Amino acid sequence: MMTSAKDPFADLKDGLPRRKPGEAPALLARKVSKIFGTTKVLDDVSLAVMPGEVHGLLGANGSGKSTFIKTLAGLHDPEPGAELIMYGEAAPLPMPAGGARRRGISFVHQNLALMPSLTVLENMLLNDLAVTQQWNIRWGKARRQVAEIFERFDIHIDPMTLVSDLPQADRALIAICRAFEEVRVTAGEGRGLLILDEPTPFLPKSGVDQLFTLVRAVVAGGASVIFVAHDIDEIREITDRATILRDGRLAGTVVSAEADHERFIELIVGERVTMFQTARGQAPDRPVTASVRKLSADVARDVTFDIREGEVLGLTGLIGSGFDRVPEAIFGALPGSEGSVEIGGKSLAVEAITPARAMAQSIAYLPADRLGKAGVGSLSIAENMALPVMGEFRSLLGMNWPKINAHVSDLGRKYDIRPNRPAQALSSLSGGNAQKVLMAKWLQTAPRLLMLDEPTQGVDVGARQKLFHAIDEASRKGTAVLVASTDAEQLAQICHRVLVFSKGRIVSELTGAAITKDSISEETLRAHAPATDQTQEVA
Ligand SMILES: Nc1ncnc2c1ncn2[C@@H]1O[C@H](COP(=O)(O)OP(=O)(O)OP(=O)(O)O)[C@@H](O)[C@H]1O
Repeated sequence: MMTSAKDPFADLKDGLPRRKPGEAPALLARKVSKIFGTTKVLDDVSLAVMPGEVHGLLGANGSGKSTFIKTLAGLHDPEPGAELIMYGEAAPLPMPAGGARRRGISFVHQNLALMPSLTVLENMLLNDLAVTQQWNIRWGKARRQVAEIFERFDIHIDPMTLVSDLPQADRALIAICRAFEEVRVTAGEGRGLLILDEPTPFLPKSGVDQLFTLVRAVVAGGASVIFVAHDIDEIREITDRATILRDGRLAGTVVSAEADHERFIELIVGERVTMFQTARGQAPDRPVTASVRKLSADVARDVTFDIREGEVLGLTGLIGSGFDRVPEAIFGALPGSEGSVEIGGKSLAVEAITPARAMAQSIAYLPADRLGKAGVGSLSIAENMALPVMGEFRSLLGMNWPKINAHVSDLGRKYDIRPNRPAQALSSLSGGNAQKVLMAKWLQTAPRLLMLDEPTQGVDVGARQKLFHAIDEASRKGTAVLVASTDAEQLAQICHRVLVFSKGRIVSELTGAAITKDSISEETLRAHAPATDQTQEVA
């Protein structure tokens, strides 16, 4: 292993940190490269995080953020020549199993790794429970300790609550508190590094604010945070500096307060991006595509609405308010659902709909859980993408794979899928690129009703605009598009109409110019306030 360089910032040309004389970075990674097969996905990446700093990590889909973080976690071995130095002392690379934890690096991934069926207290002790017998844990003492931690960070959650009873924002706070406690115990007071990997996409604005307050409290004590996100506004708000990767290389490091939104986009994309902008107005006055009547599914209750040809209709609310259950039920993917859907001149009882029947009516559905429900990770991009149109490529001689690959490659270019290699397994794509594959898979079928659950979650700023254009193109050709999402900005950009859900029911409707990011957030929160209990049907 190489020893630490004389100047720890030698590789950083710009965005140098403000530092006290002689202060060493909490983490200095130098010349980190990674090759998968013949592709170099990380190329000499260097990054320094100072004590008490929140450091953003951004980049387009597939730019190498996860690979970099997984290298720090010890899940990937970097190419020889990489160096890791923490607080001026060389740390091992490749990182041995458990090494990151021992050195005070802790990770919070998007899924938060909480057990919903356990209490907050049990979740906070999850690591201890894995190595200690239940009866060896002093529960009274542990409960007091957890209460103290929450008090220190001004978090008002009862440690005895079941995690399944908590909103998403509280769950994120618990996951961060747990990771921070781990860092504090292993690295010591005022040291250590917390890596937050896209913790905010499903949170309402108030939840993001709470999370940022916690992050600020963590770094005020001296520990450091790496914050991975696609949302430039959030990065500018919470980080001191940010490092941007492009195609596996360091595109630049900036002092966040000194870089405007356009500068970030330029560094992420490397070129100008045409932002999708359309004066949405009212939906075109075209025939109704689908009439949903008194649909009840899981927590969703008595949901009634129409969607017209060419209309982009948003469904939103807080996580757990039931809006995302609606497309799932219409597709017949949620057992125990009731109500009816009239489409293509047929009235279908929701309980009798199966995905096959839905597809026969030209209904397409892209769930949010992309590798779980939406795609098959072990199959190739071509197999995943061509599935709904296989019939067009079948002849007496069997499947025409060269033709399928050419078709898939065209779609790959259109939707900017990187790498655009049809034979590559879907699971080897970055999260955002996998999403592009699955969007392309359904958009090519030009369905009568296209239902998308969180369609651009984890998709970078450039690709997001391309997907918005694709949704717009589909709607202009007459497809009715139903978008279930908590992303108010996205809904404001693409929808003609938005229905806001609370406690399973539609409680308000926004149309045309009244749809803005702020109005959606306000309606969502107002709907959630205890005083609001009136429901309305929208047809
Ligand atoms: N196990 C693997 N085998 C082959 N290629 C891989 C593997 N893991 C990642 N890659 C490739 O490495 C590149 C970087 O992927 P990575 O997941 O690090 O990107 P990312 O910046 O985190 O993207 P996203 O924002 O979409 O999550 C991608 O081209 C991806 O296809």
